Amino acid sequence: MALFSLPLSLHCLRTPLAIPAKIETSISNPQTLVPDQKLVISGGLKLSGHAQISGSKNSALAVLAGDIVCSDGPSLIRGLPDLVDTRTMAEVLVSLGAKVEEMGGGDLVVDAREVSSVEPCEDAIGRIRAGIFVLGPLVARFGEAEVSLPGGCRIGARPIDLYLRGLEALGANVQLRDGKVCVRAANGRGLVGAHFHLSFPSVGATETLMMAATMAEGVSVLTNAAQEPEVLDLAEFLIASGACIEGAGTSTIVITGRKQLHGCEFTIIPDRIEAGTFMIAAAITRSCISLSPVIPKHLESLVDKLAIAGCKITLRGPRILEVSATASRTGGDLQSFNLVTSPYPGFPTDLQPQCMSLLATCNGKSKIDESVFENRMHHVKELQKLGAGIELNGNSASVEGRRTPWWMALRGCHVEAADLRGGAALVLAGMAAEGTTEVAGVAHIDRGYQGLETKLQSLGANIKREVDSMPQ
Ligand SMILES: CC(=O)N[C@H]1[C@@H](OP(=O)(O)OP(=O)(O)OC[C@H]2O[C@@H](n3ccc(=O)[nH]c3=O)[C@H](O)[C@@H]2O)O[C@H](CO)[C@@H](O)[C@@H]1O
Ligand SMILES: C=C(OP(=O)(O)O)C(=O)O
Repeated sequence: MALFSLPLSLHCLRTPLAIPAKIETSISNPQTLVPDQKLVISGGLKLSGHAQISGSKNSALAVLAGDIVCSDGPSLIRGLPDLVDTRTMAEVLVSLGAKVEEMGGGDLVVDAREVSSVEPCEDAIGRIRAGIFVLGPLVARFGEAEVSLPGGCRIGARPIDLYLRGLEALGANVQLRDGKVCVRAANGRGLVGAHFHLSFPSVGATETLMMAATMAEGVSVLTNAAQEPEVLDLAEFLIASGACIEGAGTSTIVITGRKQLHGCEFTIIPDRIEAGTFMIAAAITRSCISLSPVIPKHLESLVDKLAIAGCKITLRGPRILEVSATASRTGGDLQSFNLVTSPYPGFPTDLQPQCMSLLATCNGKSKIDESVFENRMHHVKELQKLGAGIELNGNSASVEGRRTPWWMALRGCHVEAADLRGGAALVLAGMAAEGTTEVAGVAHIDRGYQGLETKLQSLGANIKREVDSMPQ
């Protein structure tokens, strides 16, 4: 059992700045944190067997932040994925004064009773997007917070204006000082319930404001809220901790503030994006695999697309899916499909790059439109190096599938992951490429996939991790 501990060495210079309409957040490079590594894949092998899906990264990060409001007793969080990002979030909590103890098997005890600081470790916040999620629960519990700008994938400007406008609606003063967001309840006591309409259903802003409102005086209503399963999971954790929240998982969330929240026992939902990545792995290698645990409803938009391609997806138990791409329903090889990413229940942006790899091996032309993030196409030039027929026009990619056997659709070479899901897309492409593919920048992949290469090896893939002696 390891106890996370971190020294606190933070201070905030008190130089008030006006808040720009959209504060763009600084984005860190996780590669600076671990030695450079690459994944080396020999393509062309079919997969078989069963993939074990870990707990959801995005849900785990939000729930860990949500622990901050639990001032009355510890929580036992079960099913946490062991990821660089979840460990970083634990560092953030420890930097605030929380006790975090690993119990093994993905169970973590978080005791936030002694949280006393409102300034989390700047370095840790700068490594993950979810670092900024602590803003809401800190202001809820202490009436103030000073948080530096977060990291995360470089997939767009990723401003936090909705977080800040929402907190202002709940009665907070917001200032930017020395690169930190400084938020203070204006009445000197605590936040006050209010109505806030999100101009876009941002996941992080919805989660931050929902956490903030759990201890605000009176009733808060969030409209045009994000409906992602991770928002609902966070709400269920908060409800188990004593919060009063209705409507999470729909576009209107009503929160009635409570004076104090307590610890609880809670299990994180399975990671729908990891599950989706394995489903696409089965499709791109024209294989049949099963996976569990999954919540089938969370995967509906991907299931619809894979069915159009010709895959057969079968529920083998309440939480077990089988994906078969061996004999397509159309009788021939997999067919192309178009996709547009959009907020849940639309097609998830976090599966767009992996689908692009698949489409590069399917019959026919397809079009992929990325509508959630303005800069999430870094994988295109790497897929082009592998021989994929992709033409990029802004956030729209036209993919010309290769009319060859799937294992010859791409040619192995050295490629570089620029972000988490783009990295996963390159690994998938490598499994469908002739020869050897080296994917550098594995630190990006480690942020969000627990043991990706070990899980793929157990399905029969030829993939190994090596030190990258020639980092880019
Ligand atoms: C840790 C975590 O949960 N990450 C997920 C979360 O990111 P994250 O919470 O950052 O994503 P958002 O839903 O907030 O972002 C979606 C869009 O809204 C914009 N926006 C967001 C906030 C804001 O204040 N102003 C604004 O303009 C963003 O720039 C982006 O274009 O949801 C994304 C969309 O499903 C996923 O890809 C990420 O995996
Ligand atoms: C974009 C992602 O993560 P983050 O928001 O943590 O950068 C992701 O999980 O694909």
